[in-house]
Amino acid sequence: GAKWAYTGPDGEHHWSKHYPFCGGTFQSPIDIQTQLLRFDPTLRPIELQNYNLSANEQLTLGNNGHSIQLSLPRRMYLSSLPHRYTAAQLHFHWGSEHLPVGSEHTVNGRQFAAEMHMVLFNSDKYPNISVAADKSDGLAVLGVLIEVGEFNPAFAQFLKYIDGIKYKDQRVQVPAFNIRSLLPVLLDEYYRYDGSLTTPPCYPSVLWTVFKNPVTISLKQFLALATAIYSSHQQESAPVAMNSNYRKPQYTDNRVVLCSFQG
Ligand SMILES: NS(=O)(=O)c1cc(-c2ccccc2)cc(-c2ccccc2)c1
Ligand SMILES: [Zn+2]
Repeated sequence: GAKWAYTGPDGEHHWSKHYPFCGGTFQSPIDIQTQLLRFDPTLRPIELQNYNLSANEQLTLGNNGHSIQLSLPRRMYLSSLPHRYTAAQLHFHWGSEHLPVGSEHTVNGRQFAAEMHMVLFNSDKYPNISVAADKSDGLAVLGVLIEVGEFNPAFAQFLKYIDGIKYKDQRVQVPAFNIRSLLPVLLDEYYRYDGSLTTPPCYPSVLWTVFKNPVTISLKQFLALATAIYSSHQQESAPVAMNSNYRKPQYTDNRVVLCSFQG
């Protein structure tokens, strides 16, 4: 598709020229206003199956020019939603070295340092993620807010290979690990709403789950994301650092954000 960016002439205010859904409804991310949340007692704890991967399995860690992403095996899936959602990939959005705020979802206007998205597709109804991507019940994304604080040994499991994917379209194989360790401790406290991909083509096809509790990574780990990755190809003369790869909050309109917890 047409090229897009987070700033400049191809920035988010221009996405809808080539990607009409980006100018449509049910867009993500949003600002989660805790005073307007509606508690929904039917929202069960998130249950991931087969996430404890063994080290002799390998995952592909890649730079797609807009984010870094880790492939996930198809035997990993969510079992606590109305349909089975099978894992596809996880990727990140972050700020910059000089502005360490880069989450997509905000809470009461607060932007976090970064955000991780685990992308899954409805494998009960669709054969693969490409077919599912533009269907209203096609995708589920788990969002994890990230703060700078304690060193995160789970993030270290893939960040230690980040120098192999400095440039666009570079990929490395990394030993698999327990993907559960990337998620917050409590999987029963989350926000839930209907939204979209936060990047073009912005399909309004995502059942969003954003965990209430952030995880932490150290400043050094944050800087690895914010300073070591480029959105340009290695052979390009002017390297373009990849940072602030987040979309700003969109209109909530008359969507209600549900929450799985009270108080
Ligand atoms: N931010 S997101 O979770 O809404 C998201 C989902 C998917 C996605 C991927 C496959 C199928 C379906 C959806 C891809 C991206 C993406 C991020 C950076 C660059 C390009 C694409 C982002
Ligand atoms: Zn994302």
